[in-house]
Amino acid sequence: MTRPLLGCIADDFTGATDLANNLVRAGMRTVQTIGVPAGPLDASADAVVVALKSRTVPAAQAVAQSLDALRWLQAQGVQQVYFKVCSTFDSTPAGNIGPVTEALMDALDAPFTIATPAFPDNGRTVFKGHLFVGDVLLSDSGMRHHPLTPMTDANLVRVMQAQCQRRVGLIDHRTVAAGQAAIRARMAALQAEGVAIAIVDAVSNDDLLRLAPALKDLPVLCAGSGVAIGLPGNFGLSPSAQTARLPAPQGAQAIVSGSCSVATNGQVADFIARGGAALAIDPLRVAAGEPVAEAALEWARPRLAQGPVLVYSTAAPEAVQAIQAQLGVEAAGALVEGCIARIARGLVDVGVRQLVVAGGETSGACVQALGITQLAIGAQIDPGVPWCHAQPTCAPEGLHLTLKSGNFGTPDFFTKAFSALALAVAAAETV
Ligand SMILES: Nc1ncnc2c1ncn2[C@@H]1O[C@H](COP(=O)(O)OP(=O)(O)O)[C@@H](O)[C@H]1O
Ligand SMILES: O=C(O)[C@@H](O)C(=O)COP(=O)(O)O
Repeated sequence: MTRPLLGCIADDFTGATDLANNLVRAGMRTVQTIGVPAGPLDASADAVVVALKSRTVPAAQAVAQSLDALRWLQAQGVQQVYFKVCSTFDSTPAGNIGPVTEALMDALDAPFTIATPAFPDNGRTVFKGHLFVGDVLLSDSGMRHHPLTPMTDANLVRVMQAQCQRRVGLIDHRTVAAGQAAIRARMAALQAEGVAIAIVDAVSNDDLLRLAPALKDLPVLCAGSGVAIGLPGNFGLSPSAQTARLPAPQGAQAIVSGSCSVATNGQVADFIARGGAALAIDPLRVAAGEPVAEAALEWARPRLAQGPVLVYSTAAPEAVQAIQAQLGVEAAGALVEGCIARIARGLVDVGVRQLVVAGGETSGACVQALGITQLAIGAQIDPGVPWCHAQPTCAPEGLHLTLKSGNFGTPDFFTKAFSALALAVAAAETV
């Protein structure tokens, strides 16, 4: 059994599969665990990603969960730790990116680290410390309306500093463009000035590939999934077609969506416009104690033979705000997550074996309701979104699952995901 070289802690479940996907594509055999496993890793892997649901819990809980994950990763013998955060830096002034990063630095005795959410393949670029989402600043993007972590400041040095005790600085694009030696020199200079955490500019994959070798000796990194594209090389690994093989798909197809992002709203509209079978769930009826999940399952069951069904709470910002005003932000989130998770479980119980889940928090709730403990990572559908495979007790013969980050995927994602799975598995069989 190969021991993992890179140990990753992801603050949500979609983020974990996003990171695992980039590691696999860059050549690392990667296993994703749901939460911290009770025993040692029972698979050979170059990297292991521990998926937590810690992005929006109170900071002290996020720190405790992350340190628990760290202890388990250390017991597996990992050489470097990667704290995976969102490419839109989802957090609040209370955390959790800063507190968790600093707790990991303390635990690993790390005097210095970097933090960068850059993921150019998905339009996340960092320039002069400012995060862009596509062509606009983070603060002008749909993230300003996020139900749980509205992002209203694009200056990441300022955002990170507000969450940290240590001083935060910047490694800017000129330094990154100058390559490994310049980046290492800048890291040393920042440290000499008393800076312990540096936001790093990156506007292209070339920037990330130049950055990676300079990170080789850091005990812990804080990043979106983009930084992962250059890390396998630090361990002498390179891409291989064998790292992303999954079993052939079977069973019925379904999508559940609790993401309210601009991208997901577009994907729901596209699926409906193509004539897909779709059912909206009303959070107020959930709050009133009506049997919303049971009704959704009754609606879905006879339709599953005809093609994928979609059950969604996805709504536009004004509708989400109206629900939150009545129920409270956290209560609304938890109620809707719980309802969608029951629906996901019910769908699998009646034969769904290819399941798309949209939304990070939503994915966390669904994966927990399905009793999934470990995921194998397969081919990418869109940047940051791979198909995965699990064998939970409720589907012992296997379940294909994709956890779509709210912000990721093309408008036709809910349709093309299923054809992409069939194609990827067929292509892998011919390799
Ligand atoms: N119609 C709605 N009204 C209020 N909250 C909602 C609604 N639909 C979903 N939510 C909540 O919004 C949050 C969306 O977060 P998440 O699932 O992480 O999506 P994303 O990946 O887009 O961030 C969840 O807590 C979910 O339960
Ligand atoms: O880095 C990213 O953007 C994603 O991997 C991610 O973390 C997804 O989070 P959600 O948008 O909450 O799904």
